[in-house]
Amino acid sequence: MINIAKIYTDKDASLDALKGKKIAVLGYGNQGRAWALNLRDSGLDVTVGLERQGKSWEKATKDGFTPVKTDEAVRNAEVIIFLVPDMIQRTIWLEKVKPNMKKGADLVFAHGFNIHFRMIEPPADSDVYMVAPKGPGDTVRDYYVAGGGVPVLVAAYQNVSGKAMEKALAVAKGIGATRSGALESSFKEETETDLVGEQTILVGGIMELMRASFETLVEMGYQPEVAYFETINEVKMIVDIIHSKGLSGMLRAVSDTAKYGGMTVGKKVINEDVRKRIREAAERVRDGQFASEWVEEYNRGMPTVVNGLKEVDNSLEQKVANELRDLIERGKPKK
Ligand SMILES: NC(=O)C1=CN([C@@H]2O[C@H](COP(=O)(O)OP(=O)(O)OC[C@H]3O[C@@H](n4cnc5c(N)ncnc54)[C@H](O)[C@@H]3O)[C@@H](O)[C@H]2O)C=CC1
Ligand SMILES: CC(=O)[C@](C)(O)C(=O)O
Ligand SMILES: [Mg+2]
Ligand SMILES: [Mg+2]
Repeated sequence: MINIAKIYTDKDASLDALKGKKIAVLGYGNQGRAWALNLRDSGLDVTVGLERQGKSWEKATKDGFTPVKTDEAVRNAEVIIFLVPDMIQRTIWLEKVKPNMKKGADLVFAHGFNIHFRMIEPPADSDVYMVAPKGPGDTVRDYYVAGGGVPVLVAAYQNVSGKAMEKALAVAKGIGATRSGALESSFKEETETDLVGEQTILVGGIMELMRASFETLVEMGYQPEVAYFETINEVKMIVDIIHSKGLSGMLRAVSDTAKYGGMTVGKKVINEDVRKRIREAAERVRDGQFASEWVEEYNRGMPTVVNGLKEVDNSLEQKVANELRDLIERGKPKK
């Protein structure tokens, strides 16, 4: 056993810290929808706050909420949960939340970006805590409905009441996370590791490694569908085994040929140079360079994100994904 992180489960958490309190969930997107539904199903009093009528408003209404404007949602709330995009949070905080919130209401985050990089300066009399899911919003909802939960990191940044961690654990329980585990962390550790993770592996690394392998096979004249099954579709199956049994379990589930090839060639592809660049990316996150760059990109209308999405939408790998979707869905286990 390593036993470094403090891990809380259902028996360590109680919903009592939040029972009867008015909770405003700001945003109804990836995480917002999942949290609002899970917290409501856990018996808590949730109001969805949104900036305007639109897609999120419709979705929330369809799910049985009566959304209200952000300023109205925070006016009565004792707990305010920020689930709008990170780059919007500062403006919403300054224009809608700060001027209208109850004195001393809790400020809750699913990611530490705005607090850690000082884009939001919380009032001194509020508890400020975080419950950061280590998984996508849809998974947070799906696991909860199926009786499980996605693990989270919990942290307190300001603990005026002395009960910030108790309340963070109540939120974690309410979204189902303590059925799995809530790991105690800090805003700094969560923010930095989350950014490094999504850049180097979860989003950037996995996508570029898939594309590099796929495109190489296609360039060499192999059929795109065959390349897709091998370099993109099968990743889920391998990752599922890693997910339940770790890397050792995965190695034992593949052939000796794959073990040998994987162990020798893997280290040549992901070599010291790649590790050096992962380290560089992590240093840029830690010293705030990435955050400044992202704020600037956002303020220019996110041209890199907009164009990048278009490029992927039109890529051969996405066209093959669209072509094979029915086949892939047909083959999935039926419950
Ligand atoms: N996407 C995910 O699965 C994860 C997200 N987080 C964190 O959760 C928080 C929310 O992220 P997501 O759920 O991805 O957000 P999202 O992008 O899905 O949020 C969309 C919601 O924000 C509202 N919104 C979008 N633009 C707006 C604007 N200009 N003004 C007002 N409202 C606007 C939309 O109407 C919608 O309700 C962030 O702090 C993020 O880092 C944490 C873990 C995983
Ligand atoms: C899904 C998640 O946890 C990410 C990748 O960190 C995010 O969406 O920001
Ligand atoms: Mg994350
Ligand atoms: Mg993230």
